[in-house]
Amino acid sequence: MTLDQNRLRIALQKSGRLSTDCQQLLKGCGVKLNLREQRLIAHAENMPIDLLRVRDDDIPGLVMDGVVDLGIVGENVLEETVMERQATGQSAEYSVLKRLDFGGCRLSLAVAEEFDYQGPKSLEGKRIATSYPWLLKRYMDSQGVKFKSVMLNGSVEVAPRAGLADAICDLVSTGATLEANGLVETDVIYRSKAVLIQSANPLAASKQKVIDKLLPRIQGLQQARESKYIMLHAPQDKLEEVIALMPGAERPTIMQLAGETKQVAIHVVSTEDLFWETMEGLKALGASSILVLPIEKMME
Ligand SMILES: Nc1ncnc2c1ncn2[C@@H]1O[C@H](COP(=O)(O)OP(=O)(O)OP(=O)(O)O)[C@@H](O)[C@H]1O
Ligand SMILES: O=P(O)(O)OC[C@H]1O[C@H](OP(=O)(O)OP(=O)(O)O)[C@H](O)[C@@H]1O
Ligand SMILES: [Mg+2]
Repeated sequence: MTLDQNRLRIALQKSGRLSTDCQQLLKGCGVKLNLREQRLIAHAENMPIDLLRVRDDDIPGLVMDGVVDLGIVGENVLEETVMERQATGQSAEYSVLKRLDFGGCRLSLAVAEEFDYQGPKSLEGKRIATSYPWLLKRYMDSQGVKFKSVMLNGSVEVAPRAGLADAICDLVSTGATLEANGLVETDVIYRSKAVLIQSANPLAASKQKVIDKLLPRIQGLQQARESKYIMLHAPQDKLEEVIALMPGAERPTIMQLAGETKQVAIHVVSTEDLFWETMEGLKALGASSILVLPIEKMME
């Protein structure tokens, strides 16, 4: 199976932290995929889209070299690639189409629990293990600290205990991996999310049409994930107080309840979640039958 030049080509991580979210995103956009484990190129069944399933490290380069039209990758990998390519005289052009709401993590320095850390200066002349030598160098340069970079492509957290390095610079999300390896996070040097990027090459009108369909759908999915549909019954004479308690809500719909004059039904789309505390507050005002529902898709 080869890549068809007339179809929009998108590079995604084959397997790893971003792959499930990427597949869910495309599915949510109505792209029908037939992904078999071993297939590295997949054709969408109902839209002119081809997917290239690769290592995440290769995605920025594939976009910048124009091999694919779009790619989804972590900003950490993107920024690292830009710095590396600029330093080695390769083109590093692309545009960000959309910052996505998954793949959130930070690139941090960490040292062993017993290390007497007094700020970045404590790392002067020390060995730091990382998969992100350019991002690390930029930070250490900004701090005026010289260090030795030890390149590791994975399992970076093992380096201090293995005697390979004095500190590490790696991705952190919950911090569980650091804790499990007796490490303490000291400096956050970069915050990242997944982004949808586009090649700087001119795009055929037919491919642009597909992008123009996908972008509002992605926006609609993200907005829906951040929103809730709230329904409740409330006393007619406490309406304004009840409405004031609801978070980030538009003006609600008020409906009559059959055979009931003192209570009304309120329906509202809220741009935030409704926390237990707020629900308790609503209940204290006399509200009942409070339902909070997820929203699948939205279009304004
Ligand atoms: N713990 C985490 N929580 C959330 N997002 C993360 C986490 N770790 C990494 N990421 C994001 O997901 C991206 C991919 O992470 P992953 O660990 O799957 O990469 P990898 O092991 O380099 O995969 P590959 O085999 O594709 O090279 C990272 O570059 C980062 O943007
Ligand atoms: O702070 P935490 O929630 O523990 O997450 C951080 C870990 O997640 C990533 O690795 P991943 O588990 O994706 O494995 P990898 O080393 O194979 O990429 C990252 O490289 C850290 O090791
Ligand atoms: Mg990788």
